[in-house]
Amino acid sequence: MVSEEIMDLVNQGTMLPLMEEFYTIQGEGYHKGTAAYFIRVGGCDVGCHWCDVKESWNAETHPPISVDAIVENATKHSDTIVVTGGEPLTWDMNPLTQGLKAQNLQTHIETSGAYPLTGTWDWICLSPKKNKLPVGEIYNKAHELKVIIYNKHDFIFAEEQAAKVSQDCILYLQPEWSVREKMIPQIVEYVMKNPKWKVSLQTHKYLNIP
Ligand SMILES: C[S@@+](CC[C@H](N)C(=O)[O-])C[C@H]1O[C@@H](n2cnc3c(N)ncnc32)[C@H](O)[C@@H]1O
Ligand SMILES: Nc1nc2[nH]cc(C(=O)O)c2c(=O)[nH]1
Ligand code: SF4
Ligand SMILES: [Mg+2]
Repeated sequence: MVSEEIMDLVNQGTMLPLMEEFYTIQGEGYHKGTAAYFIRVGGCDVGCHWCDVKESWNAETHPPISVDAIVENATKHSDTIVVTGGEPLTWDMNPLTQGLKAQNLQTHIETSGAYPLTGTWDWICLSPKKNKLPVGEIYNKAHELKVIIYNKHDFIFAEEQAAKVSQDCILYLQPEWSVREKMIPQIVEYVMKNPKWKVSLQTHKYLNIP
């Protein structure tokens, strides 16, 4: 049980339920191939049935840690910090990104956009989910849109979401991992017919790194 005092700090974003932190290579999207330090924050109620980090969902299983400690760790490893989860926008991301920016670090976020955008971000990867659509200004702010393709209908969903982002937003289709063999040929064909889209793969899984 976490005390009420600590819950208040979590609600202010000065403590966060940290699941894990690791230095790796960004596997997905525009920055794939770039070394980055990942901060995985617990807590998500979006409920994607194919989510590859379901252990992140229950915030209560991830003890709250002060953002000062998270920032101090991050500075030791990389200039590029990717904040992911869970759904990081479950929490107020302003204290964390203020701390990271004060250390001159590049702040990237991986988000479904299901909750209001908080924090100061150099790069926003928006990966919208049908069961809890993005809210508010994030469509205009996203640098990349990364739609997960699990079945044929997801191409229609991808186009609906692409209609909502800015002109310069880079568009990616990423196969859902468990059905990649079935969906990759369809994604390849779709991207060749609709070249505004690019393919994104979870390259870290092929490299056997976190
Ligand atoms: C685990 S999520 C955490 C961040 C945030 N909740 C979100 O969904 O964007 C990180 C990224 O992995 C993607 N992802 C999750 N499970 C996946 C799977 N089984 N196959 C492919 N991509 C997946 C998500 O769409 C998202 O882009
Ligand atoms: N290497 C690596 N790249 C990633 N890009 C997005 C990830 C995520 O889970 O948010 C992820 C991840 O878990 N590992
Ligand atoms: S929104 Fe992200 S963390 Fe949450 S269930 Fe979906 S893929 Fe997993
Ligand atoms: Mg991942």
